[in-house]
Amino acid sequence: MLRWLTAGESHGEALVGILEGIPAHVPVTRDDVSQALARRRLGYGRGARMKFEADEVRILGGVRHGSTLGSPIAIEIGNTEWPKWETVMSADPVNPAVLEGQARNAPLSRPRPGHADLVGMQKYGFDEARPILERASARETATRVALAAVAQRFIAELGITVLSHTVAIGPVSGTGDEAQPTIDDVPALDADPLRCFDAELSARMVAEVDDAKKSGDTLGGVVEVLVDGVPPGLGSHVHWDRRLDSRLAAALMGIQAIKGVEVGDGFRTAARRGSAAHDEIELAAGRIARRSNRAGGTEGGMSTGETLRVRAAMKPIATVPRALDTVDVATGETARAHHQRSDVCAVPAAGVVAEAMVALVVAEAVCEKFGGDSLAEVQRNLDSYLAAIPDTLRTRS
Ligand SMILES: Cc1cc2nc3c(=O)[nH]c(=O)nc-3n(C[C@H](O)[C@H](O)[C@H](O)COP(=O)(O)O)c2cc1C
Ligand SMILES: C=C(O[C@@H]1CC(C(=O)O)=C[C@@H](OP(=O)(O)O)[C@H]1O)C(=O)O
Repeated sequence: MLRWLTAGESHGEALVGILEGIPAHVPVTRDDVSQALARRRLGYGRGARMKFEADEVRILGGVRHGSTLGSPIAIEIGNTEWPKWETVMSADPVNPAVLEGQARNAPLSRPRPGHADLVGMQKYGFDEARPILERASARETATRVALAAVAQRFIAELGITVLSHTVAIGPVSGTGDEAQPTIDDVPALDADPLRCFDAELSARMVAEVDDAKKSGDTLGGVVEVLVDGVPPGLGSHVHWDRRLDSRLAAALMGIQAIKGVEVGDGFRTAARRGSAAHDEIELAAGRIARRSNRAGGTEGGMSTGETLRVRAAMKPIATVPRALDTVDVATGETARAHHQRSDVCAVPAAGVVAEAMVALVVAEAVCEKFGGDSLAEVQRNLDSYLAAIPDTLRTRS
């Protein structure tokens, strides 16, 4: 079983995460985690904070000499800005007179439409949004990416790799008729500012971000996550909460601002006839093979062994510079929503977070099916399961 938990506020001293259930002997270093976090900070359209935020990583438990111990893994990510926020975000009581003069402590009484501000105040009994936005902020996703860096190292040892790419920014997207990309086509963020396959499309997306920024607006978009090397049979058809597709959907919907999820061709499949929607099974060089992968690597809630392919749709950033109408809950008067520095578009970063969530779900499903206390034991269980599939049922992949 794999379990994990995060804690920490956006402008607090640090974020912390614990991941329990990773077997012993998985090679992992602080650099692996730092590199994963660096990828999350990149992407065209991100705000000022990502330019200086350093994500100072400390692995506090579960790893020794670059290898997991099988014990819970604890990771801390220090916030570079903490000295500026120390008084306002202090865990210890602070003299109200000291807080009075702090600009950062000014009450945020003009909730932003589309963020957690208003309903969070109602639910948790606060009269301003700071105590809500501190945890609602997607800063928290740094912790998920850090924990998932370990999960990714674990499944990579078993030959499973995870990558994402940008499919749409606002209204700018491909036609949908493009050839299905493979994981080898995914460009690095330093090769393409939006991690988009198509250079011409990417340039149009960049122009769209520039245009939104110029007019004081924000954007969302769509990312796709591809997972190669998944063995057939992760997840199960026997119960709704064991289905791999339902678990992937829940994990992706658990990312801030994600409002839609597609497995394989998803919504596009709904528009097709059955004869053009499914992946026909054929014999290729004496092996069973699927002719296509419209299903995105799951059938009956189980991985098929084909590339796992899921998409997530992100709504535009809620902190719109040309601020939206709201009500000032301190005065009861109509107002403009509070605005602070913010991303214009965080779609490529959401792609890295989506990779993280997918990696955690796949790692969890691997632990369930092939569970062992050491990497070697998991590998043995996987190998013997694959070897036991009779030739007549064996697929190409
Ligand atoms: C990587 C990432 C970065 C984000 N950056 C911002 C941001 O700078 N400003 C903002 O208002 N929302 C940002 N969001 C979205 C908010 O966190 C999100 O809209 C908010 O938590 C409310 O949750 P909901 O959109 O799921 O309702 C970001 C989301 C992600 C995934
Ligand atoms: C800090 C991160 O993203 C933040 C997510 C976010 C939000 O409302 O979700 C708002 C912004 O926070 P701030 O006002 O402190 O700049 C983003 O920068 C991060 O991704 O590490």
